[in-house]
Amino acid sequence: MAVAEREGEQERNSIKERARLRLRECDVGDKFSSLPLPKASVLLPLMVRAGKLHLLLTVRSMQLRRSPGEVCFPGGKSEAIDKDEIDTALREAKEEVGLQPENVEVVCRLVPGIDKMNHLVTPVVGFIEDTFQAIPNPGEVSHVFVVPLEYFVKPLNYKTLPYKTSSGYSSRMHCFTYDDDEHKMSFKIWGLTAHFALFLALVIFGKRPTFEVDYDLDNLISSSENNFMNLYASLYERKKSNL
Ligand SMILES: CCCCCCCCCCCCCC(=O)SCCNC(=O)CCNC(=O)[C@H](O)C(C)(C)COP(=O)(O)OP(=O)(O)OC[C@H]1O[C@@H](n2cnc3c(N)ncnc32)[C@H](O)[C@@H]1OP(=O)(O)O
Ligand SMILES: [Mg+2]
Repeated sequence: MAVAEREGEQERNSIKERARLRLRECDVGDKFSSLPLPKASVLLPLMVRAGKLHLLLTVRSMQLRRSPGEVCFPGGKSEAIDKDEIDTALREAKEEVGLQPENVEVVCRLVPGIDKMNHLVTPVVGFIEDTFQAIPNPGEVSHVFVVPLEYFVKPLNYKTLPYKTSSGYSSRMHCFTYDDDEHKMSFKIWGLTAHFALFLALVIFGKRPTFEVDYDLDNLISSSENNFMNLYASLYERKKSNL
């Protein structure tokens, strides 16, 4: 291996090692797995490119019934054959972008979210090779692109909107617009996908973003779990009030 190549490899490894340590502190394991909601998982695929962490995202096919054309992570609903949330994320990533499970180093599961259909959506974080060439399944995915993870704490084009779920939980909706030089395209990342990307960036960088967030940044883990539990509780408050 040439000297420059070896130095590049060492730099990549040290960036990954720092991120791994931070992520392991935030691993929720199976803490939320027994909640009685239908389940889905997404894979948050991290890679090191040009000395920086990047996140791989997809654009959903216009042919899909749900959320066509929206940016999301590879992922989908749990199936009976899946042993856990990690299995679901890896199976879906293989189906949607041709990522082989053996080429993913799974690091952790982060605090889940809840989507419009009241699925419990678990984000699974994993490292993939920077050389990965996605093979989008055209029925489900129209584009695959990567964004520097730092963009989610220091965006150039960002707005926030007040957001209230149908169960009455109030939060803010983050909307990032990313101009991708590689594809000469502009992508809008918002909603649940933006929520997960932002949380991942907060965990890994541990610094204050350039905009307001609904977390206590000095107690990131407990405040993210509290936010989730409040959202989850709102579903039941609503059920009770409908009785
Ligand atoms: C924690 C506290 C705060 C949290 C909230 C803060 C605010 C956040 C704001 C929250 C705002 C919330 C609102 C927003 O975020 S809206 C904002 C923007 N959108 C998003 O963020 C996307 C969020 N959604 C997702 O990530 C996914 O929908 C999830 C992961 C939830 C489900 O996964 P997914 O939907 O990907 O499921 P799937 O992959 O199993 O299946 C998809 C479909 O594909 C069909 N299919 C399968 N194979 C093929 C094939 N070969 N050829 C053709 N079709 C094929 C299959 O039958 C299925 O069809 P159907 O059954 O759907 O019709
Ligand atoms: Mg999917």
